[in-house]
Amino acid sequence: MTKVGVLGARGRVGVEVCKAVHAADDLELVAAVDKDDPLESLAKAEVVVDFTHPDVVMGNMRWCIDRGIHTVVGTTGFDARRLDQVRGWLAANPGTNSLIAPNFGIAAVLMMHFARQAAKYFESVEIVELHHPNKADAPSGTARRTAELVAEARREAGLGSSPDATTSQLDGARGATVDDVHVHAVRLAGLIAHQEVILGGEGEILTIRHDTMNRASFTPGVLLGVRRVGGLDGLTVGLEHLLDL
Ligand SMILES: NC(=O)C1=CN([C@@H]2O[C@H](COP(=O)(O)OP(=O)(O)OC[C@H]3O[C@@H](n4cnc5c(N)ncnc54)[C@H](OP(=O)(O)O)[C@@H]3O)[C@@H](O)[C@H]2O)C=CC1
Ligand SMILES: O=C(O)C1=N[C@H](C(=O)O)C[C@H](O)C1
Repeated sequence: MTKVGVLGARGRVGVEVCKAVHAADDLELVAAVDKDDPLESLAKAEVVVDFTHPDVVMGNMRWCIDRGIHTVVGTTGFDARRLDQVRGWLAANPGTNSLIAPNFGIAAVLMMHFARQAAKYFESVEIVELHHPNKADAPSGTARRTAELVAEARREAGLGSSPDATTSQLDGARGATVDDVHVHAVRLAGLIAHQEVILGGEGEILTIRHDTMNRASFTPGVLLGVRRVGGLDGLTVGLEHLLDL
């Protein structure tokens, strides 16, 4: 039995992760920790799952890694600087591994994969992500990662920026740019998590859309990460590395 701790255990995703760990025959939920609870109860865990908040996730990871506890992290807000910091902590604690994934939904991972595959065939691409209004960060971690993947594919194919003749605009009208890809964030009551990658070429549009219908959808990916993180090597970013894509 792998001993698992959950951080953010009373949150929207954390509740579902606790249920899934509890229901798994090969996993034991040894600690369910939320805001203001002492981290010490996580000390008996072999793997800690974090679905908290971008402002606190780095401190949580540091605490776990310094104690040799593997981490599976869904919390967003990671940029290159933060990832380098995590790599440094892992290097100082050999044998300890972390999996950080902007989206643990299998269909979301496929959506990102298909967007990367399609990117080289289209001169234009933009991303629209749509989320519930309680989300702290914009654009979403998934949209940021998708933009990076699409930009990588465009660079490899020798494509430049998407055509855009805009010379005057209201602030924000064209969204944020991530790696030269425009990303638009909608926050709306009734939504959970959704994304469209819109690719345009001569006389054709391809739209790749993903919809999250409930938060239990993240748990098969999280459990896969929990089961596999011990066999990874240092830091792994993205669930796609654990899938046979
Ligand atoms: N990678 C993925 O597949 C997914 C990632 N996410 C990301 O996961 C994160 C959490 O999302 P969600 O569950 O919707 O958010 P919630 O706000 O519902 O849950 C976060 C929980 O963490 C608690 N918390 C805050 N600070 C701490 C702390 N220092 N230690 C322990 N717990 C703490 C919060 O308490 P309080 O409310 O009192 O502040 C809350 O209960 C976000 O960054 C989100 O973007 C979400 C869905 C899927
Ligand atoms: O906050 C959320 O809800 C979600 N966050 C992740 C993100 O920022 O990409 C994953 C999913 O979109 C849900």
